[in-house]
Amino acid sequence: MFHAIGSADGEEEKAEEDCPELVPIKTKQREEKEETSRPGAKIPVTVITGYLGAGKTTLLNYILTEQHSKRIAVILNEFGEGSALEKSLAVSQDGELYEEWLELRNGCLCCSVKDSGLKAIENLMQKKGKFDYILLETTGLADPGAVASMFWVDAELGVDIYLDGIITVVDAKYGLNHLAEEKPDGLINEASRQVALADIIILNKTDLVSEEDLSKLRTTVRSTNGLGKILETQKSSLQRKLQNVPTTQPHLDQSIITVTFEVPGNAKEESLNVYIQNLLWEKNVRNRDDDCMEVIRLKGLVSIKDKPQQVIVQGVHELYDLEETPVSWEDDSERTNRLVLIGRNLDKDILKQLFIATVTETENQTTHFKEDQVCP
Ligand SMILES: Nc1nc2c(ncn2[C@@H]2O[C@H](COP(=O)(O)OP(=O)(O)OP(=O)(O)O)[C@@H](O)[C@H]2O)c(=O)[nH]1
Ligand SMILES: [Zn+2]
Repeated sequence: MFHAIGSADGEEEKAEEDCPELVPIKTKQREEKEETSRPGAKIPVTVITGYLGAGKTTLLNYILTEQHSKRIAVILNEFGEGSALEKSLAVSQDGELYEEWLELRNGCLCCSVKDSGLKAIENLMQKKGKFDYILLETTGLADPGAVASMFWVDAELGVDIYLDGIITVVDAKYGLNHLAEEKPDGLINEASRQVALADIIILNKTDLVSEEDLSKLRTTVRSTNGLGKILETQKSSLQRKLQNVPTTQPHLDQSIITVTFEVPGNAKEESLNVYIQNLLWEKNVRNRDDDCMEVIRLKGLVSIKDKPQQVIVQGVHELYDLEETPVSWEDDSERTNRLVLIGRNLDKDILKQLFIATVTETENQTTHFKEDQVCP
């Protein structure tokens, strides 16, 4: 799903049939640079893929923060519906470094990554001359083949841009699980397709694994892609240590869905941790069919009681952390928690109700879960 770095005033989602549209949110005064791109010069596009939570946005932020003389246009393709949420999660400390904020309205999921990506780039090309480079972050479940092929399928677009390369980010901790995931009918899983098509493969989060595990991953990646350049990285600036618990088994395939919701109010930090841990660690939250909910990815902007600052929660499988942003809530009435959860067997109503219970909970109450029915 192509999604936006959106305007905070939150124009609502359009009808599903609409394809995403590119809307500049903040166009900086750059007259002096406007004309530097040679007319007729093709603009290179680098596609960044990688499974949910592997570190694509982190990489984008890194590239954009590095000193360079390029004017880069970024197309973020995040999951979730709340564009305000996406923006707050995607912006590094100061959005300044981004050449332009681009909003891709959440288009039809039906028009596949290829179609919506195409439209986005077409719209972007109308701003030609204002940038030298396009970085396109695909959704964690995207087939980069579809994204890449649009450059050849669309002749008109091919005149303006060319595919410079595909970078695939692999989560060092969960990458082997993702690569081993079994799909029905013997289909190749997304993670393998992403690795197979990459020119550069980044094994990220090496801080979370032993040299032995890393070497296993390296071997598996190499057997899937014999030519790509393999790099190893870690997010050096991560201040707070992610909380670490034992790893999961590989998943059986079921459809992965996205759930987003908003709940006004404050949560006590402790209660928030219980909510998250029940989902990510205890896995004792079930849907109406009594299936265990499996959260693969969690992002949110939350309001913690007695904290003036907005807090971002980020989770990938069992790992999560809470990070204070430099942004303060304006007043109490404005405090709203926005959550995006992606995974299997998720039931929005139940997840939202549990969150409401988390927010409204008084001193000694804890949210009730079926403790005897821990999921496998
Ligand atoms: N420990 C550790 N955490 C990392 C590293 N790189 C990124 N993270 C964390 O992993 C989480 C996901 O990072 P993102 O960059 O948002 O991942 P993404 O691939 O863009 O995620 P989606 O767009 O949701 O698929 C964040 O909480 C990051 O802070 C790393 O090298 N080590
Ligand atoms: Zn991302």
